[in-house]
Amino acid sequence: MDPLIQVRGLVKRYGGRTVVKGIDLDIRPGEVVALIGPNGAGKTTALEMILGLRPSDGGSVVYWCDDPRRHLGVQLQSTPFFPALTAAENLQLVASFYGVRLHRAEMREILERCDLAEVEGTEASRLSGGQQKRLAIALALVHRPQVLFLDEPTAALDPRARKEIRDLIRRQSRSGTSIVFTSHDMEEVEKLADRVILIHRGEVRAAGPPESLPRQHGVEDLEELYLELTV
Ligand SMILES: Nc1ncnc2c1ncn2[C@@H]1O[C@H](COP(=O)(O)OP(=O)(O)OP(=O)(O)O)[C@@H](O)[C@H]1O
Repeated sequence: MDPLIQVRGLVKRYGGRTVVKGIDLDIRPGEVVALIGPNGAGKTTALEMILGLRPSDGGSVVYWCDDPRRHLGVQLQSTPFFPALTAAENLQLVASFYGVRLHRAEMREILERCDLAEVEGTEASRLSGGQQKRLAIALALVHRPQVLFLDEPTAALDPRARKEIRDLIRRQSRSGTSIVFTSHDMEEVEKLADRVILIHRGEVRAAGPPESLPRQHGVEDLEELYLELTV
């Protein structure tokens, strides 16, 4: 199957320092891809260049369609919502930014998929950390994107909240959306990802399915692989 997004030779420099050093990667229809690597490896920078949110200093990103922004959903690490508006109002407002009219039934469906139906009338600032993350993901879904980017969607959440986000990612993936996420939790990556891309010091050091990638490198599991390749 042809990739939806083809990244070739992506480069980013800050001052004299090259932080992304010629990354190649493909995002294929329906797959869940995990970007892993140490703090400062260049994951967020690479994601933001792929999304057109940061200019690159080299390389190319080719999308499957002419107007990718209409088909990409994005949850970055910062909080994207309006704290004084309710969950439902946030959804309506963000939908209007995309020029989408969100009918009541569609809104209920997104809220239910994100396990937020019970708090639709609650102000965003009063939601729990896990609910806020799910709202951030819900906001990334209002225009029914074909590819969803999630930057550390489960960071700083308790085990139940993390599980709820993982379930949401699985549900979304089953509905056919390609998902790219970053995570520092190797167990989570093993559970969720069809393919893992390990980035270290701005370069792809390993890429493949989490079941077979460790064996290819002669180690037991993803955590060992990570420790071995990020020295
Ligand atoms: N605006 C900027 N100006 C200068 N350097 C930057 C800027 N943004 C990022 N960097 C540097 O680029 C490198 C890659 O950062 P990036 O945020 O992409 O890493 P990351 O892999 O996403 O890390 P983390 O897992 O901690 O989120 C880091 O060394 C960071 O300090």
